[in-house]
Amino acid sequence: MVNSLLSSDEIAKHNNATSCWVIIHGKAYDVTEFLPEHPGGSKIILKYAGKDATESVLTIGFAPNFSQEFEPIHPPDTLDKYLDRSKHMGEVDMSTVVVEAKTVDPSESERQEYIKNKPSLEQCYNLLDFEAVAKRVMKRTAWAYYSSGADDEITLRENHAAFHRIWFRPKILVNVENIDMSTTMLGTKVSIPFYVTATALGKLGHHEGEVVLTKAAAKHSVVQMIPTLASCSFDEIVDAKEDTQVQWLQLYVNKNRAITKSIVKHAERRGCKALFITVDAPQLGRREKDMRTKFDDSGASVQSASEKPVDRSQGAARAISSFIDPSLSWKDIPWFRSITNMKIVLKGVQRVEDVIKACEIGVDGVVLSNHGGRQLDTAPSGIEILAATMPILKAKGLDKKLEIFIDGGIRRASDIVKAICLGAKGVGIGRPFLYAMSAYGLPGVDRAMQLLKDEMEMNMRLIGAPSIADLDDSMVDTRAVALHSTPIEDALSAKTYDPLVAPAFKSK
Ligand SMILES: Cc1cc2c(cc1C)[n+](S(=O)(=O)[O-])c1c(=O)[nH]c(=O)nc-1n2C[C@H](O)[C@H](O)[C@H](O)COP(=O)(O)O
Repeated sequence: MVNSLLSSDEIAKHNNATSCWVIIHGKAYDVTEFLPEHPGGSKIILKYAGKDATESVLTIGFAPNFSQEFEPIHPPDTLDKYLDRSKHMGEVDMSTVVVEAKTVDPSESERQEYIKNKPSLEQCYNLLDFEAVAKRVMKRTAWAYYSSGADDEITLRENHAAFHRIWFRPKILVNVENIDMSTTMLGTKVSIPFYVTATALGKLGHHEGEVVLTKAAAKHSVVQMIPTLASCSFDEIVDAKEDTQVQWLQLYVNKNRAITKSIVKHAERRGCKALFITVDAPQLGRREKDMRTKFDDSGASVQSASEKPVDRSQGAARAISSFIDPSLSWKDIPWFRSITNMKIVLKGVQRVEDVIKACEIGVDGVVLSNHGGRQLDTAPSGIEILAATMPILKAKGLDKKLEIFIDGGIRRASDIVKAICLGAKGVGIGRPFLYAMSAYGLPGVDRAMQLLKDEMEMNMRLIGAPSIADLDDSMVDTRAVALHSTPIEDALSAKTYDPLVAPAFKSK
């Protein structure tokens, strides 16, 4: 017997903490018992008690009329995975559901106008151009989440600035007719030594989320690192890959190790080749741009599972990360070796002593990283740690014991070349691909990766290195890299590329 459709009046009766139903994608769910367990707190759900939580009339830069509520934060299979079937109340007659008009942000009309007249893809000549367009195309909350760094954002700026304190020492009269920028990373052959690093909540920038990055990575034969906090489900991202494409898993370790074990085992079964354990985020940093925009969202108040109010100004980041285990320590690392045959890499190592410990404990690699400046402010850049680390590893005969990657602030292929010269196997790139995706979707990420390849070929030709193996530390001068200056703002990206200044980026 086909169940009759539920009317919105029926759903509306369940609009409180003692009986709370919500509509998601045309189905009704009884989430009453789930309220105290929701990592984002019960308030955000009660805001939609008895109503439709999927849609909103606000739009994002790329896909108009795309939901800004449920979907960016939750993979689509969330409810099917975590809510008992008895709480799935049935299909809703959506013709009876009235979509509430939301108060639109006053700058929304200006944003919509810019979206209509944004620069063409061909007008983007480098990664910072995508940042300038994304800044005006994205919803404020989405831009704030992607662009924010911790505290005064000194490390965020330093990640980019540190590369400008390293100068090349190019060779001449080397036959550079043929350039081969291919290499291997953790045993995988790649066309160029960069990978798409893990960045959470892909659907804040594009309605398809992380699968856009999957498709671009396939086209350019680069590796994608799948984030624990992806908007898409893990299986959606893996299903979107091509047969020969390689993916890695980025892991935030859960206090509940049984959950962590099942995630790791599932990733290995689905073909992931490496496990990147994030070790620089026992707590997520204070990202004030993100906090400010979250702060004025009435539904954003964040409660811990125990209903003990936490600092609500941590925004969504805290809400979706309360499961992370701050007690994770070196003694836990051998356990990971016992549960998986994937390569194991520590992501977020920030001093040479810990690189040496990583060699001793036997992991396969480290990422020298400060989480894109989103964690401890005034932590050093990955490139500076690399410049300090490699001479010490070489002196100890440890430089071949593991593969070293860096990430943070990489915006030019010349940054990639500097990292390889100093001994990195490859580099991770985050925000640039998020901005390219948010502004132009898959064509944007495709162009961003192609621009990096074009730059890389030119840089290798001009430095006198026909192959990756020809890049060595004699080709860079790092004497100034540790001389920090903290520019009040990053002139390069703030002035030259500011759409308000750069004519090319003024809407027509
Ligand atoms: C930009 C960005 C970075 C995030 C990120 C989300 C965004 C929007 N998130 S976060 O919400 O928790 O901070 C993650 C994450 O899920 N896990 C992780 O290991 N690194 C996370 N990172 C850090 C990322 O993996 C790189 O370390 C960083 O992005 C490199 O710097 P660039 O963005 O300058 O390339």
